[in-house]
Parts: sequence; structure tokens; C-alpha cells
Amino acid sequence: MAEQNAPEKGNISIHTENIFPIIKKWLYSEKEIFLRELVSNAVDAITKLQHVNLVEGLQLAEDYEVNISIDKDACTLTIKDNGIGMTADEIRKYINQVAFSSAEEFVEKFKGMEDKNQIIGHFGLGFYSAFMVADKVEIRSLSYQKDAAGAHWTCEGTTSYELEEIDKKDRGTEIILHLEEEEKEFLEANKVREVVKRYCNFLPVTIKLEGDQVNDSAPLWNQSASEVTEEQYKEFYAKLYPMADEPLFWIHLNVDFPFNLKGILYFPRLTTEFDVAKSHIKLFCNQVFVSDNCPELIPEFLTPLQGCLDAPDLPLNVSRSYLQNEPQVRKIREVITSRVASKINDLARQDREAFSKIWEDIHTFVKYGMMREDKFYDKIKDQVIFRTTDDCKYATLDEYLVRAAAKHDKKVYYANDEAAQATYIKLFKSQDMEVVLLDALIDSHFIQFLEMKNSEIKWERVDSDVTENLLEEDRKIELAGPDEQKLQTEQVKTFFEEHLKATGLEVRVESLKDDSVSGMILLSEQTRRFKEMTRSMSQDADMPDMFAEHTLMVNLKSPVVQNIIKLQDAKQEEDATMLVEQVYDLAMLSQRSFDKEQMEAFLARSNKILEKLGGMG
Ligand SMILES: Nc1ncnc2c1ncn2[C@@H]1O[C@H](COP(=O)(O)OP(=O)(O)OP(=O)(O)O)[C@@H](O)[C@H]1O
Repeated sequence: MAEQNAPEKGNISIHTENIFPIIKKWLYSEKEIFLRELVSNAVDAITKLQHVNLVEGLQLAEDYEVNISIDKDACTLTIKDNGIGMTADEIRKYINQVAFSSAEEFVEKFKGMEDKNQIIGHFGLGFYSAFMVADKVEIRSLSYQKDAAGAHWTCEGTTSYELEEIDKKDRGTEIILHLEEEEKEFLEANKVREVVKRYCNFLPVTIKLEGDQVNDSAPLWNQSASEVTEEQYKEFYAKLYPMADEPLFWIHLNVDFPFNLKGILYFPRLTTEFDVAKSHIKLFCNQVFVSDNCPELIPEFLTPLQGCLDAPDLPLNVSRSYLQNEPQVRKIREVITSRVASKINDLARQDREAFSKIWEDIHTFVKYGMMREDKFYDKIKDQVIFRTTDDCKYATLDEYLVRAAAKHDKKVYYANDEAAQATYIKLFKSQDMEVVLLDALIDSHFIQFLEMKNSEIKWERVDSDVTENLLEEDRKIELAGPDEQKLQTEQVKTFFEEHLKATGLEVRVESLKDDSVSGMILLSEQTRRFKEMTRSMSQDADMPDMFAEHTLMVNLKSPVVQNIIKLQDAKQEEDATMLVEQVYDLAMLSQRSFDKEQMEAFLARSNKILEKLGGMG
């Protein structure tokens, strides 16, 4: 140690003379991390002292804390701790050599790098980051060691420093930053509080700013799940996301092996503003905030998850490329996937009604996850539920198939647009047949995926064909006289074919049990799916026409169709034709919207029919 009154002057062993301006320029946008670095150093110093206290039985009992204070007149920001402290020798070793050598390494490496974030992520700037905002930094420290002398280090942003002995009574370290003119914002308590809250909110030691505690030193994720109440989970969520609605459910992670991982993940209620392109988890390393955008930690399909993860084995300064290549990160993703699957299983088994409500928010992500990850599919497949026409309640696929077994085996009838397919749904309902309602964008892919997983079960849209169950039973037809029935069928078929000009149209005549439907369009499931797929892949110009081939199923039992027969028999050809066209248009209307001409023709004809009705009265 240099003699008192004659401070040691020296040069920091560093070869890059202009290191300070370079670092400042490069790190400008992220400069507030200096607070994270200095406050976590202060917390580390306290943790180290607590450790020594235990090991050496020093019996130091006091309130450990980090104090941040602002002196506007002197233009200084001071971070003070009552931790382990440093002797002058330790300052030489840890500050002059270690801290600066890593800074030097930083400058050497950054030369070849273009991406600033990558640079910041790669290096622990540590103590050195103070020079991003200060043109002069002082350290005043007193080590916990017996008979230690106080040490005072000063550096004015060049490679030389001064170190002298001082009279310091209280153990611990003060880092005094003389802020640069343009960094005066860090003299504002609000600004400092905001940054400390952001990065240091969950550090395990009390952090005070101008005497007031800023942080929450015992974050909920450190407690054991059995001790935490539902209210506490919700409160914690509200603290993290003050504007959000209550979360749907949460998962408390506490993994010790093969790596350490703690945290609480929340599945939020999804709002329209939700940004699926971004990850929403806050990553901590030993309670120090690291980042709130680490999509690598979460499987893609779980991006809506919010909350905190504390992964002490990951370095504090993680970079994108590190996360992408680190095997541990893959394992973290696996743990999260598996815990989410277990949680969904629990929720599904506990209470179907409550689960149905949650399902509405999560199903897209769950389905996507099942298609993406086989392991997830295996764990979750029995819990997938579908809304059905049975009072709009939810059923699993097995439950649906069991209920439907008497009427149709291994076949699922579904609708994906309740309004457009209302006629078909009504027809199914009238025959006590249940229809699965799938209206999400992902569902058409999900159906294909389920068929691939289980080719025995076929999925058919309600308008793909008329099933046996919807048709009049043979016995009844016989009562009406099979010959007459056959004749009428032929007559109607020919008449419709002759009078409908649509291309690619096939007419099929059936007797439905429900006579309220006059006609409906059938599109074969396979052809329709193929066209939908081509459509989603092609540009507007070469969109395939969904109706290039379609079937009009005419219901012989419908009074309207019977009317057509009568009109035809009475040689009222014009009226009969008008009804044929109307039956066809009504059937088409539920399949697609009309263009201008079609709509005009439909309205004109409808009016004519109304006039005729009036005339009849
Ligand atoms: N407040 C403090 N009290 C006691 N020792 C300190 C304090 N601040 C820094 N030190 C010492 O200086 C060393 C260098 O600090 P620096 O922040 O540069 O690096 P680090 O904390 O070791 O690593 P990093 O910050 O990159 O994770 C520390 O390891 C510690 O020994």
C-alpha cells in the first residue's frame, strides 16, 4: 500500500489507449446496465460476507443493505454496500487487473463484430460499465478483515488511477460515480428507481434509494409451491403485469436436477393485442434480471407464456447465439413443455367445465404444439376437447365417437362455419346427430394431423355427403310406392339438369327425413380439402374454383320440390323453372356470397315469387 498522503499512482495494465471512448460509443444505447452491474456487485459483496460470516463464525449481525444515493450539487450517484469490502491489494487485483483485463478483451473482440447486442451479451462488463456514464469513478472501501485499512481508488476515465489509504470506519464499499454532463438523468430518483426496479427488483438483499426500499427481496418463485396461495400467485402476476387480466393458470417450477431452474410461468388470458412474435418471459440469473425477450427458452408454441424464470446456471450476460446453441437451453425448453402438458392434464381431469373455458384461450397453442412436438402430442392427446352441437358443450374425441357409435362408426362430422352451414347442422340435429364445431384457423390443419395420427377415424364436413341416417328409410319409401318414387326422382333430376346452367354441377335426388330442406350443395371432403390447400398456397390469379365440381342434392320430400313436380305436370314450365333456380340459389347462398349479377338475379326472382304468393292470396 502506498504511504498515506502520497497516493499510489499507476497505470492500469491495458494496451488499448482509447478504450473508453470506444466503449462509450458502442454501448450508448444500453448504458443503464451500469446500475445492474454495480448493484449486483454490491449484493454479491454482501452475499460473500454472509458466507464468510457463516464459515468463520464472525457473528456479524446487522441489516445488510445496498444504498443508492444522489447528490445533485456534486453531480454524483453513489452505490454503497455493507458487504465484504476490498483491501487496497484486492482493488489492485480485482479492479485494476481483472476488471480491466476483461474490458480489454472486450475491445479486442468487438472489432470483428457488427451486432452491438451480441457484443453486450458476450462480455461481463461489470465494474467497468460505470465509465459508460461517469467521467470519474471513486471506490471507497473497507474490508471485513481484521485491522484492514480503508482504501480509496480514483480513476478519471483514462488508463491511469490513484490509490490511497483513507480513514473509513464502516465496513463495505462505496462506488461514487461523477456523472458526465449528458448523463444527468441518473441524478433523477425516478429514473434510477425505474432502472433498479427493472434489473434488480428481485435481488435477495434490500436495496434502498434515498432511504426507501425499492426491491422485493424475496420473490415468490423461491418459495415452495405448497406454501404459496392462489391469491399470492395472482398478486405476483399483477405486480409483474399491472395492466393484465387475471391469468388462466400457472406453473411453479423448482428443478434441482440435472440443472437449476426456478420460476413461475403464467398462461395469460389472450387479448387481441397479444403479440405472438415475442417471448414474454422475464429471465433472471440468481434473481438478477437478464432479459425479457429470450424466445429460445420457450418452445415456440408456448410464446404466450408469461412470468419469470430463474436459471442460475446460465451466464448473466447471455447472448442470442449462446442461447441458440446451449444444450441446457434445450433441456429447459423440454422441462417447460412437459410441465405445461402435466398442468393441462391436471386441469382437464379436475373440472371439465372450468377447463372448457380455459380451452377457448389455449386450444390454438395446444393444437399447434401437438403438431410440432410428438412428445407433447403423446402427453396431451386424450385431453383435447371439441365443442359440439350437443348444447355447445365440450367432448373428447372418444366421448363423441362413443355417443355417435349407434349412428356412424369411426366418423366425425364437423362444421367450420356455423352460420354458413346452418342448414346442414339443423338437418343433423333433427336426426339427433352430433356435429363437432371447429371454427379456428388451425382446425383444418389439425384435422388432417389427427387423421394422419389415426387413419381409422375419418373427419367429414357436414356438407360433404348425405349420410344414411339423414335419408328416408326404405320402408317408408315403399309405402309411398317404389315405382312412383323412382319416377319422381328421374323427373326431378332431369328437370333440374335441364334448367340449371351452372358448369360442373351434378344433380342428385334423395328423400331426406327432414322435409324442411329443399336442396343443399355437397362438396366431396377430399376434393374440397385439396382445393382449400391449393388455395392457401396460391396467388389470387390462379385460385382454384371451389365449385368447379359440385353436387346439388334435391330433397324429394320437400314441399317446394313436390310443388315443382306439380307445376311441371300442369305445364307451368316458367314457374317451375323459377323455383328450380331458387332452390339452387338458396343452397348456394350458404356456401358462398354472390357476385353482383347473381345477387340481382336472386333478388329479382325472389320478388317475383313474392308477387305470385300475393296473387294467390
Ligand atoms: N462492491 C464491491 N464490494 C466488494 N468487491 C467488489 C465490489 N465490486 C466489485 N468488487 C470486486 O471486483 C471484482 C470485479 O468486478 P466486476 O463487476 O468487474 O466483475 P465480476 O463481478 O467478477 O463479474 P461480472 O460483473 O462480469 O459478472 C469482483 O469480482 C469483486 O471481487
